[in-house]
Amino acid sequence: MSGSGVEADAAGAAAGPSSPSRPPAAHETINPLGLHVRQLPGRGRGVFASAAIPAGRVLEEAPVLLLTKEQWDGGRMDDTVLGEYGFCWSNGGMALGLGMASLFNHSSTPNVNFVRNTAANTITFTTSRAVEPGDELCICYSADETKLWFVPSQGIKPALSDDEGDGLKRLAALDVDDSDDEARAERAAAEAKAAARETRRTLGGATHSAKQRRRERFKSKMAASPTASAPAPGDAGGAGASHTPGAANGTTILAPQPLQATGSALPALPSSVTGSAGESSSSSSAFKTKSISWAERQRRDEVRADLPPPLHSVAAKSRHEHVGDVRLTADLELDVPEDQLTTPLAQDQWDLIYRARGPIEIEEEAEMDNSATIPVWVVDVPDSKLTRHVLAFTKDGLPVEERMRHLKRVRRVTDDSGEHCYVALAMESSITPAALVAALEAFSPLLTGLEPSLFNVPRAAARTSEQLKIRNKIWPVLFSPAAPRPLDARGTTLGKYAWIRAGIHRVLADARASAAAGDLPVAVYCASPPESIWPQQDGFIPPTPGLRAAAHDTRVSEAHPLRHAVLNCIAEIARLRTVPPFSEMNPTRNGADYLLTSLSLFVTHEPCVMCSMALLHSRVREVYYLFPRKRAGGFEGSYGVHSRRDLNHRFDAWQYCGDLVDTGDLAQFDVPDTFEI
Ligand SMILES: C[S@@+](CC[C@H](N)C(=O)[O-])C[C@H]1O[C@@H](n2cnc3c(N)ncnc32)[C@H](O)[C@@H]1O
Repeated sequence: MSGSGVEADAAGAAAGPSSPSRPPAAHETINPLGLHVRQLPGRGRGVFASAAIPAGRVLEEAPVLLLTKEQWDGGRMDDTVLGEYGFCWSNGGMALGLGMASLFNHSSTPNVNFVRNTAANTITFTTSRAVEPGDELCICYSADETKLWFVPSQGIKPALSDDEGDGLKRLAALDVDDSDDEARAERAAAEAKAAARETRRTLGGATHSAKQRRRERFKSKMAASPTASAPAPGDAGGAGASHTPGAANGTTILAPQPLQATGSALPALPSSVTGSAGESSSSSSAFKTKSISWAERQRRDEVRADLPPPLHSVAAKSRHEHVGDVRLTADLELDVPEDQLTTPLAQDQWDLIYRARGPIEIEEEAEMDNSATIPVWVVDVPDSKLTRHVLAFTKDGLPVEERMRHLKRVRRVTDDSGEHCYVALAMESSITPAALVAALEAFSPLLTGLEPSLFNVPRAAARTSEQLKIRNKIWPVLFSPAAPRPLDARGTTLGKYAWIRAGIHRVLADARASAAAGDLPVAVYCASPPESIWPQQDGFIPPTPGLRAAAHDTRVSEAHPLRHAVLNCIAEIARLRTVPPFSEMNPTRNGADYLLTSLSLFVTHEPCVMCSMALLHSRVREVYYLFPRKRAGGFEGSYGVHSRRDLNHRFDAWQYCGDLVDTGDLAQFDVPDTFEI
């Protein structure tokens, strides 16, 4: 049978590019349904119909050769040509299809379905629609073509002759030219072989095995990459990060490149020379992230089926079209009895979550210390009638001093020598005493002769009445009471904690699936908290009921440096808000209808600064994460994006410190520090 295939190859090659798919000679028909193997440029061999075939016809019940996962991985099959032919099988094993099974090419609009029968160890191929004579029979390797390891080419249907529709008659007629075809085929094959030899010679490697050729291509591609030899740490998210080593799963990430660049390092080899192995020259596709086999891709696709579709995948797009039929990710399940949902968490459980503090809070903590003071220039105003002139000077004669906003300007003290009126003018660091004296004189001759002196005043306003008493004794300050914001879970109910715990377990499960599908183990879940645990305090904006989305990091599978899990999730929420029922819900309040308004977000790893900013911009309500990212995290790292005074939204970010059940070794979620999450 392989003889038929080879013979057909040569004939196909002879036809040349102008006639890429010469209709087959009758003797090429190798099974009762008139299927035959032909060769197309850029696709290798493919299976073609010689006659019309109705939909639902079983084309082949192909037996398979099974290899266990250990045999496949241990034998490094992915590094061989077999890597392009394996079918994913049960228990992580792989199957090599016999007969035509391995020769069906890929199409995103396949005309053949295949079903694996793991009991009988066969694969059944069935036409999914009616097929005409001369049509190529294709299966779909993956709905998301960005996950293919080659750039799919368009199938070409050969021009049909007058007796179109009568495949056998046409084949009989064409058979007349067959000997010419074969002669041409031999010549073309010889020329092509010579071209291939020359190509390999100029590349400096007279290698003959498909495996070696593939490695050479990969090496030369990496050598051509500007960042290949010196990857910039932490650059994975950058546009120039075309190669970042050390991904958790060892996958090399390539930034997307234009299609035209595909294989440009090598002159194109005629397909008749490269044969099926040579066809893997398409595996130098800019979109290929690693020499991952078809089989491995299939395995990952199967895992991925449980994950939310990548943002730009075909699945995501098709979901987008079914606007009236929006599919939501599963809700979280709480393992707390209904009547205990509002029970406060016991004190010995307060440390189950821990609030990430940004620079503001760290500063506020310092402000709690009553002995914290700052030095300011003050003047002792000898005549009370002058006080209003000095105050006018502080208002109009000096720049605004942000760091003194918490101070009252005047301090009156009565002591043995009578009443003194001190006025605070400026921070010590802002102006020299000589300049201050000159400015006072210039402002008004009445202020000539006032002598500034340094005074240590409280550093911040009073938050409590006790603080106010103590600080006022030093210098009068403003009173700006603030509800103490706990650093731990005090005030949290059993229901809310159960929800947080379920959210963290959910993202861990999704992250595991993401890793198994070849992506980074990073996942996000975003939802409105259940009504039973809505906070009671004023100012709470009721969530959009039922709105929820999940996403995982897809920068590997989508070969896109910006497909971080958080960004993917924000995009999915944005999409959901545009489709019913969410598009028909009222804006939340006061027009505050930002994307994540009132929503909580769970994420496995502390997000990077970019994602933290995106969350801030989206007005997320709160974020829970498990793994802090001290170096590059947007919260606990030095940025404190979630709680800055200079940004226009603040949200709480909590690290989950509670128990983990059935999550396995946490090392599986390790992501090297060089990655921004
Ligand atoms: C299972 S094999 C299919 C048979 C293969 N064409 C052959 O000659 O042996 C998978 C390989 O076929 C090629 N292939 C399949 N579908 C293709 C398509 N639509 N466009 C280009 N190449 C394709 C790729 O090189 C891929 O690695």
